[in-house]
Amino acid sequence: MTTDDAAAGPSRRRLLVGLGVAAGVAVGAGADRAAVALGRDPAASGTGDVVPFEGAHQAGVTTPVQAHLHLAALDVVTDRREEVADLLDRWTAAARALVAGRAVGEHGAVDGDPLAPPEDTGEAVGLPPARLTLTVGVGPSLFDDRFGLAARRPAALAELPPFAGDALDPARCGGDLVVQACADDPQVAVHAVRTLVRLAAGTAAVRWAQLGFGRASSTDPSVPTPRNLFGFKDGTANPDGRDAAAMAEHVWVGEDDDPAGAWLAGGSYLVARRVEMHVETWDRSPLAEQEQVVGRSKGEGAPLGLAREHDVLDATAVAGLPATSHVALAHPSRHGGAQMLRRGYSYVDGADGLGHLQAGLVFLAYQRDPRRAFVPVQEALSRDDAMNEYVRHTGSGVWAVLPGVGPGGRWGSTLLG
Ligand SMILES: C=CC1=C(C)c2cc3[nH]c(cc4nc(cc5[nH]c(cc1n2)c(C)c5CCC(=O)O)C(CCC(=O)O)=C4C)c(C)c3C=C
Ligand SMILES: [Fe+2]
Repeated sequence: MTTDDAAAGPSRRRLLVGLGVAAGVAVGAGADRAAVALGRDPAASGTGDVVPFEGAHQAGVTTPVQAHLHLAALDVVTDRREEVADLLDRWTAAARALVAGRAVGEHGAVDGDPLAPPEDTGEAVGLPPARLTLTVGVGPSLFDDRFGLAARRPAALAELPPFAGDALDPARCGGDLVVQACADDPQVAVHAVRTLVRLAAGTAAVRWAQLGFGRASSTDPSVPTPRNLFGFKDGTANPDGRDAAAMAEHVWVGEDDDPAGAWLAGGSYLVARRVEMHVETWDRSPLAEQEQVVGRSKGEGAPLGLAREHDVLDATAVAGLPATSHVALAHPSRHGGAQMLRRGYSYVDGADGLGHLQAGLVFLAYQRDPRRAFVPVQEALSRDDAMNEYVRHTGSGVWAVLPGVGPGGRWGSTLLG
């Protein structure tokens, strides 16, 4: 937390209550009482499922991956910078309540004025905190000429270049702001995003959103690696989210990374890609071919030619893999040692009307600099990956993930004052 945070916190919070009430959605200390009245006593469900909100870094990056995702990208609809700052104040206050399993508002879902809309939408009443994390970022588009922020855009926060084979739908790309909600209960994640979207009314509106399930990646090698919708273990070679030195090297933005982006120290960059997986075609390919495409065995998840999942895939072992296999092309030895922390989820969005499931991966990766991690890896994959026969990138975004907040701190204070 900066000294500015501490100084500005209390007055911002006073402002918050006023703004929240004006918007019909009050947030603040009263939320505790509402929660107790509604039977959502976080203590009753144990503290083990509350992920601390405060810290040098935002939660939801190295946090062990929860079971469900609701990702929402929003566009700012005001041209007043102070309204964006106020929105981030409201979101911070609401997030403190939500991750603790409390309702938002003085009176929550059912104890308010019967003639006014309830302050809390109510669908999380009675549900535990479910390890909810809310992680917020700002996109390159926020640094255009609307808010006087152009000089503060770090060079690494640039729109992603086009990649071979991209089939991007503009309606699933970009966004001035992003909210990643992850929780072990899907309804808790959905309630959290819905609440932040309500609080944004008049300031920001949802541009696109995506649900995900099934932890298609792990940030903790001590737990069994989950499988993606191709049936392969995914996340094996992720850096260990518990390894502070590795995170400092590959995930967190450093104080000296970019003078224009000094406000981002302790933050990160999130790249999201919505990747269709053509599971019907995949399911018709022989096991050996699937393994050649990935470069790992399907059962154990070991690199081809090695025996165990966590056997070290160094540059020598990479040389023994099919040159067009996914892991050979993505391996850090081919990209100057650059790594990213993948934290993706599977999705199934119904059917395409032609007899196919609309299934895929919400690829999410956190990194210190996308120009050294995601971009070169995706350039190599988009050109040569044997997996391209089975996947199609339809959505995309990149955001600077704000630094964490301390007691009384608020999201975005280092950027927006
Ligand atoms: C540009 C980055 C990447 C995209 C996009 C991507 C999509 C994607 N990946 C899988 C499945 C697997 N990926 C695996 C490893 C892996 N993938 C990337 C990067 C991207 N993947 C990296 C950096 C790595 C690690 C490479 C290494 O160091 O060995 C694996 C193997 C298991 C593992 O290590 O996680 C699988 C399986 C799919 C299905 C997909 C798009 C739909
Ligand atoms: Fe991958």
